[in-house]
Amino acid sequence: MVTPTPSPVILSQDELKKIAAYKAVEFVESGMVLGLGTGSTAKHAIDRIAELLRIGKLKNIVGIPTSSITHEQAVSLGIPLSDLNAHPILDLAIDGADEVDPQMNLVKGRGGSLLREKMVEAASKKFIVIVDESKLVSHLGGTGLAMPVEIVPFCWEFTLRRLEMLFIEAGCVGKLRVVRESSEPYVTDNGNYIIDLYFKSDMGDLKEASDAILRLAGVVEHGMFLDMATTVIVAGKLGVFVTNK
Ligand SMILES: O=C[C@H](O)[C@H](O)[C@H](O)COP(=O)(O)O
Repeated sequence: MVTPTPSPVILSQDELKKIAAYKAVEFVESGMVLGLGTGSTAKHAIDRIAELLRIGKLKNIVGIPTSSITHEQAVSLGIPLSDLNAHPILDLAIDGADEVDPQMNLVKGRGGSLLREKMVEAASKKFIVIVDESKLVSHLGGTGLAMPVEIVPFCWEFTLRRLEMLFIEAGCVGKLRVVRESSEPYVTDNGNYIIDLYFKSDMGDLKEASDAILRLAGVVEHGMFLDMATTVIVAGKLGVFVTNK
Protein backbone atom coordinates (compact mmCIF):
# COMPACT_ATOMS: atom_id res chain seq x y z
CA MET A 1 0.00 0.00 0.00
CA VAL A 2 1.30 3.44 -0.87
CA THR A 3 1.11 5.97 1.96
CA PRO A 4 0.03 9.32 0.55
CA THR A 5 2.61 12.04 1.03
CA PRO A 6 1.03 14.86 3.02
CA SER A 7 0.73 17.89 0.81
CA PRO A 8 2.65 20.94 2.10
CA VAL A 9 0.47 23.43 3.93
CA ILE A 10 0.12 26.55 1.84
CA LEU A 11 -0.17 29.55 4.10
CA SER A 12 -1.87 32.72 2.94
CA GLN A 13 -0.01 36.03 2.93
CA ASP A 14 -2.03 37.11 5.95
CA GLU A 15 -1.13 33.93 7.85
CA LEU A 16 2.55 34.62 7.13
CA LYS A 17 2.14 38.19 8.39
CA LYS A 18 0.60 36.82 11.58
CA ILE A 19 3.47 34.36 12.09
CA ALA A 20 6.04 37.16 11.74
CA ALA A 21 4.01 39.38 14.09
CA TYR A 22 3.65 36.73 16.79
CA LYS A 23 7.38 35.99 16.59
CA ALA A 24 8.13 39.69 17.18
CA VAL A 25 5.89 39.80 20.23
CA GLU A 26 8.11 37.14 21.83
CA PHE A 27 10.65 39.97 22.23
CA VAL A 28 8.21 42.10 24.26
CA GLU A 29 8.78 42.18 28.02
CA SER A 30 6.62 43.46 30.84
CA GLY A 31 7.20 47.11 31.68
CA MET A 32 8.25 48.10 28.16
CA VAL A 33 7.33 51.29 26.35
CA LEU A 34 6.33 49.97 22.93
CA GLY A 35 5.96 51.60 19.53
CA LEU A 36 2.83 50.19 17.91
CA GLY A 37 3.10 50.12 14.13
CA THR A 38 0.44 50.50 11.47
CA GLY A 39 -0.86 48.19 8.77
CA SER A 40 -2.16 44.68 8.36
CA THR A 41 0.99 43.03 9.77
CA ALA A 42 1.40 45.32 12.78
CA LYS A 43 -2.30 44.80 13.54
CA HIS A 44 -1.60 41.12 14.32
CA ALA A 45 1.20 42.12 16.70
CA ILE A 46 -1.09 44.54 18.53
CA ASP A 47 -3.82 41.88 18.82
CA ARG A 48 -1.25 39.48 20.28
CA ILE A 49 0.10 42.05 22.78
CA ALA A 50 -3.47 42.72 23.95
CA GLU A 51 -4.09 38.98 24.33
CA LEU A 52 -0.94 38.53 26.44
CA LEU A 53 -1.94 41.51 28.60
CA ARG A 54 -5.40 40.02 29.07
CA ILE A 55 -4.10 36.66 30.27
CA GLY A 56 -1.46 38.31 32.49
CA LYS A 57 1.61 37.08 30.58
CA LEU A 58 2.55 40.72 29.95
CA LYS A 59 2.12 43.54 32.45
CA ASN A 60 2.62 47.31 32.57
CA ILE A 61 3.00 47.86 28.84
CA VAL A 62 2.71 51.42 27.55
CA GLY A 63 1.98 51.69 23.83
CA ILE A 64 2.85 54.63 21.57
CA PRO A 65 0.66 54.37 18.45
CA THR A 66 1.96 55.40 15.03
CA SER A 67 -1.40 56.39 13.51
CA SER A 68 -4.96 57.21 14.43
CA ILE A 69 -6.10 53.79 13.21
CA THR A 70 -3.60 52.01 15.47
CA HIS A 71 -4.64 54.33 18.30
CA GLU A 72 -8.25 53.22 17.78
CA GLN A 73 -7.31 49.53 17.67
CA ALA A 74 -5.20 49.78 20.84
CA VAL A 75 -7.93 51.69 22.71
CA SER A 76 -10.53 49.12 21.66
CA LEU A 77 -8.27 46.35 23.02
CA GLY A 78 -7.56 48.16 26.29
CA ILE A 79 -3.81 48.67 25.73
CA PRO A 80 -2.60 51.61 27.89
CA LEU A 81 -1.31 54.39 25.62
CA SER A 82 0.93 57.41 25.86
CA ASP A 83 2.89 59.64 23.46
CA LEU A 84 6.39 60.80 22.60
CA ASN A 85 6.09 63.88 24.82
CA ALA A 86 5.70 61.70 27.92
CA HIS A 87 7.95 58.88 26.65
CA PRO A 88 10.64 60.29 24.36
CA ILE A 89 12.62 57.03 24.49
CA LEU A 90 10.92 53.72 23.67
CA ASP A 91 12.23 50.26 24.46
CA LEU A 92 10.98 48.60 21.30
CA ALA A 93 8.87 49.34 18.21
CA ILE A 94 7.24 46.68 16.03
CA ASP A 95 5.99 47.52 12.55
CA GLY A 96 5.49 46.17 9.06
CA ALA A 97 7.10 47.45 5.85
CA ASP A 98 6.37 47.62 2.15
CA GLU A 99 9.91 46.77 1.02
CA VAL A 100 12.98 45.45 2.84
CA ASP A 101 16.39 45.38 1.13
CA PRO A 102 19.36 43.14 2.07
CA GLN A 103 20.82 45.94 4.26
CA MET A 104 17.53 46.13 6.21
CA ASN A 105 16.60 49.48 4.68
CA LEU A 106 12.85 49.90 4.24
CA VAL A 107 10.14 51.54 2.22
CA LYS A 108 7.13 52.31 4.39
CA GLY A 109 4.04 54.44 4.08
CA ARG A 110 1.94 52.77 1.43
CA GLY A 111 -0.72 52.86 4.15
CA GLY A 112 -0.07 56.58 4.66
CA SER A 113 1.43 56.53 8.16
CA LEU A 114 5.11 57.11 7.42
CA LEU A 115 5.65 60.34 9.38
CA ARG A 116 4.40 59.19 12.77
CA GLU A 117 5.99 55.79 12.19
CA LYS A 118 9.36 57.39 11.52
CA MET A 119 9.09 59.66 14.57
CA VAL A 120 8.20 56.78 16.88
CA GLU A 121 10.60 54.23 15.40
CA ALA A 122 13.53 56.66 15.37
CA ALA A 123 12.93 57.14 19.11
CA SER A 124 13.05 53.40 19.84
CA LYS A 125 16.10 51.61 21.17
CA LYS A 126 15.08 48.58 19.09
CA PHE A 127 12.94 48.42 15.98
CA ILE A 128 11.66 45.04 14.81
CA VAL A 129 10.31 44.90 11.26
CA ILE A 130 7.79 42.16 10.51
CA VAL A 131 7.08 41.07 6.94
CA ASP A 132 6.04 38.16 4.80
CA GLU A 133 8.61 37.18 2.19
CA SER A 134 6.86 39.09 -0.63
CA LYS A 135 8.32 42.31 0.85
CA LEU A 136 11.95 41.35 0.25
CA VAL A 137 13.59 43.32 -2.59
CA SER A 138 17.11 43.59 -3.97
CA HIS A 139 16.98 47.40 -3.88
CA LEU A 140 14.40 49.92 -2.69
CA GLY A 141 12.13 51.49 -5.28
CA GLY A 142 13.00 48.81 -7.83
CA THR A 143 9.71 46.96 -7.64
CA GLY A 144 7.78 49.49 -9.71
CA LEU A 145 5.63 50.15 -6.66
CA ALA A 146 5.25 53.46 -4.86
CA MET A 147 7.83 55.23 -2.72
CA PRO A 148 5.63 57.60 -0.70
CA VAL A 149 6.55 61.18 0.21
CA GLU A 150 4.44 63.23 2.63
CA ILE A 151 4.15 66.86 1.54
CA VAL A 152 2.26 69.97 2.63
CA PRO A 153 -0.94 70.55 0.59
CA PHE A 154 0.14 74.10 -0.41
CA CYS A 155 0.92 74.10 -4.18
CA TRP A 156 1.29 70.32 -4.17
CA GLU A 157 1.69 70.17 -7.96
CA PHE A 158 4.80 72.35 -7.70
CA THR A 159 6.29 69.97 -5.11
CA LEU A 160 5.35 66.96 -7.24
CA ARG A 161 7.23 68.40 -10.25
CA ARG A 162 10.24 69.21 -8.07
CA LEU A 163 10.32 65.65 -6.78
CA GLU A 164 10.17 64.27 -10.33
CA MET A 165 12.99 66.61 -11.40
CA LEU A 166 15.25 65.25 -8.65
CA PHE A 167 15.11 61.81 -10.24
CA ILE A 168 14.75 62.70 -13.91
CA GLU A 169 17.44 60.19 -14.91
CA ALA A 170 15.63 57.40 -13.08
CA GLY A 171 12.45 58.16 -15.06
CA CYS A 172 10.60 59.13 -11.91
CA VAL A 173 6.88 59.81 -12.14
CA GLY A 174 4.98 61.24 -9.17
CA LYS A 175 1.28 60.78 -8.48
CA LEU A 176 -0.85 62.49 -5.89
CA ARG A 177 -2.45 59.79 -3.74
CA VAL A 178 -6.23 60.02 -3.84
CA VAL A 179 -9.06 58.34 -1.98
CA ARG A 180 -10.35 55.65 -4.33
CA GLU A 181 -14.04 56.24 -3.67
CA SER A 182 -14.05 60.04 -4.03
CA SER A 183 -10.88 60.81 -6.04
CA GLU A 184 -10.22 63.51 -3.43
CA PRO A 185 -6.63 63.86 -2.19
CA TYR A 186 -5.76 61.37 0.54
CA VAL A 187 -5.08 63.35 3.73
CA THR A 188 -2.67 61.93 6.32
CA ASP A 189 -3.19 61.97 10.09
CA ASN A 190 -1.10 65.16 10.04
CA GLY A 191 -3.28 67.00 7.51
CA ASN A 192 -0.79 66.53 4.67
CA TYR A 193 -0.87 64.95 1.19
CA ILE A 194 1.14 62.04 -0.18
CA ILE A 195 2.98 61.91 -3.48
CA ASP A 196 3.79 58.38 -4.60
CA LEU A 197 7.00 58.22 -6.61
CA TYR A 198 7.45 55.51 -9.24
CA PHE A 199 10.90 54.81 -10.68
CA LYS A 200 11.69 53.30 -14.07
CA SER A 201 15.27 52.59 -13.02
CA ASP A 202 17.39 52.63 -9.88
CA MET A 203 17.05 55.86 -7.88
CA GLY A 204 20.79 55.67 -7.10
CA ASP A 205 22.44 56.13 -3.72
CA LEU A 206 19.70 55.93 -1.11
CA LYS A 207 21.25 58.35 1.37
CA GLU A 208 21.76 60.95 -1.37
CA ALA A 209 18.19 60.41 -2.58
CA SER A 210 16.90 60.79 0.98
CA ASP A 211 18.86 64.01 1.59
CA ALA A 212 17.76 65.50 -1.74
CA ILE A 213 14.09 64.81 -1.03
CA LEU A 214 14.29 66.24 2.47
CA ARG A 215 16.01 69.42 1.21
CA LEU A 216 12.91 70.33 -0.84
CA ALA A 217 10.75 72.91 0.90
CA GLY A 218 7.25 71.48 0.90
CA VAL A 219 8.38 67.97 1.76
CA VAL A 220 7.58 66.81 5.28
CA GLU A 221 9.07 63.28 5.22
CA HIS A 222 9.62 60.34 2.90
CA GLY A 223 9.02 56.63 3.25
CA MET A 224 12.61 55.40 3.06
CA PHE A 225 13.66 54.16 6.51
CA LEU A 226 17.42 53.89 6.14
CA ASP A 227 19.52 52.17 8.78
CA MET A 228 16.68 52.17 11.32
CA ALA A 229 15.61 48.54 11.68
CA THR A 230 17.55 46.56 14.28
CA THR A 231 15.81 43.23 13.56
CA VAL A 232 13.87 41.92 10.57
CA ILE A 233 11.53 38.96 10.95
CA VAL A 234 10.49 37.35 7.67
CA ALA A 235 7.84 34.66 7.44
CA GLY A 236 7.80 32.57 4.28
CA LYS A 237 7.22 29.16 2.80
CA LEU A 238 10.41 27.82 4.37
CA GLY A 239 9.77 29.16 7.88
CA VAL A 240 10.48 32.23 9.99
CA PHE A 241 13.83 33.95 9.77
CA VAL A 242 15.09 36.49 12.30
CA THR A 243 17.98 38.73 11.23
CA ASN A 244 19.62 41.13 13.64
CA LYS A 245 21.74 44.12 12.66
O1 LIG B 1 1.81 53.37 6.15
C1 LIG B 1 1.82 52.16 6.35
C2 LIG B 1 2.92 51.44 6.98
O2 LIG B 1 4.18 51.91 6.65
C3 LIG B 1 2.83 49.92 6.91
O3 LIG B 1 3.67 49.44 7.91
C4 LIG B 1 3.29 49.33 5.60
O4 LIG B 1 2.55 49.91 4.56
C5 LIG B 1 3.12 47.80 5.58
O5 LIG B 1 1.78 47.49 5.68
P1 LIG B 1 1.21 46.01 5.67
O6 LIG B 1 1.70 45.36 6.92
O7 LIG B 1 -0.28 46.19 5.65
O8 LIG B 1 1.72 45.35 4.45
